[in-house]
Amino acid sequence: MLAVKDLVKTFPVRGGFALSGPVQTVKALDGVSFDVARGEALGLVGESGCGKSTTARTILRLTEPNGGEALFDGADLFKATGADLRRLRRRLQIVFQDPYASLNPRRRIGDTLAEPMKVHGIASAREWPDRIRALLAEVGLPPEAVHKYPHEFSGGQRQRIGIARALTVGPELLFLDEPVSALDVSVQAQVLVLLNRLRETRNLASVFISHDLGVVRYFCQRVCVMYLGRIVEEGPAEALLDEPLHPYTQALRAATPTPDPKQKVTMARLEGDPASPLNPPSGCHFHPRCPHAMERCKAEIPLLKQVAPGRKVACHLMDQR
Ligand SMILES: Nc1ncnc2c1ncn2[C@@H]1O[C@H](COP(=O)(O)OP(=O)(O)OP(=O)(O)O)[C@@H](O)[C@H]1O
Repeated sequence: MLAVKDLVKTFPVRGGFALSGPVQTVKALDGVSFDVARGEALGLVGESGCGKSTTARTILRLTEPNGGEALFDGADLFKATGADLRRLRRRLQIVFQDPYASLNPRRRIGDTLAEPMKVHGIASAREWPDRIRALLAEVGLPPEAVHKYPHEFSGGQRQRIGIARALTVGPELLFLDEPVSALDVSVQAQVLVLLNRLRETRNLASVFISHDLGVVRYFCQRVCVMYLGRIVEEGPAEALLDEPLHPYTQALRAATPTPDPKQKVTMARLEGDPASPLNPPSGCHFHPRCPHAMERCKAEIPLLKQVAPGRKVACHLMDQR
């Protein structure tokens, strides 16, 4: 349903004292490619700053790409303009990590949920109250919620409102940008159960951005691992997280204290910080931190290649297997 190819996004940044230095370029995305099937949940993982949010924001055209292609059901998201773009935007929505920051504190929930329907011309104003009540029920909130303001809800309830808002326009794919990271563990589980149910009942596809590998393993069928703007490994969630092939994925996974799947699996603290995206290492970006780095890794960018059915890895070590 979504086919992303060679996505490139750069940001001009000004450095130095009082930001008066020369303008440099951050290559936030450096040739990112992946597909998402209808109803599928694809996990996007990697350390802070590797480009996960920028991937979502660029595909949604919240920020303009510098190169690449994103086809949604065959329609080119990057070439669409005007009414075509508006129609496509209805089909892809985003849920943010912090619903409090993305909900207008001075607006009642009913108005917040009516707004997207107004913008996209969905149904008539007379039908909105019924639709809103149905949406609230679908995400597990009482009908009285329409009269309340965001501060009157708990974090988990606010995230349910964020999800309901994304659903108002009947999307087919959701970008879930760390949707449960700000919530307590017990609340996280409830929101994940809700998201899973929506995936089944609405056949909703999603791109699930997360730091928590345990949550990704629970929610996603497939996973892409990103490092400094590139995808370094892709595969079925369980296989990739149980038997990671890329040294970077292995390092992320190394934090797993026991093989118990109920254990919370977070990312290992890797040796050193990721290199600056302003001045990324040559060849394989990961080579300065990689325990297996060879001369070739400094010079040659490894391509993301299929190494087993459904599994792709961008690592020169794969050629030696
Ligand atoms: N508006 C911007 N201007 C300049 N640089 C930006 C901008 N947005 C993102 N970047 C840079 O692009 C890179 C990728 O950032 P992005 O937020 O996509 O990473 P991320 O993997 O989502 O990180 P996190 O997990 O912390 O949200 C980072 O180096 C970031 O500093």
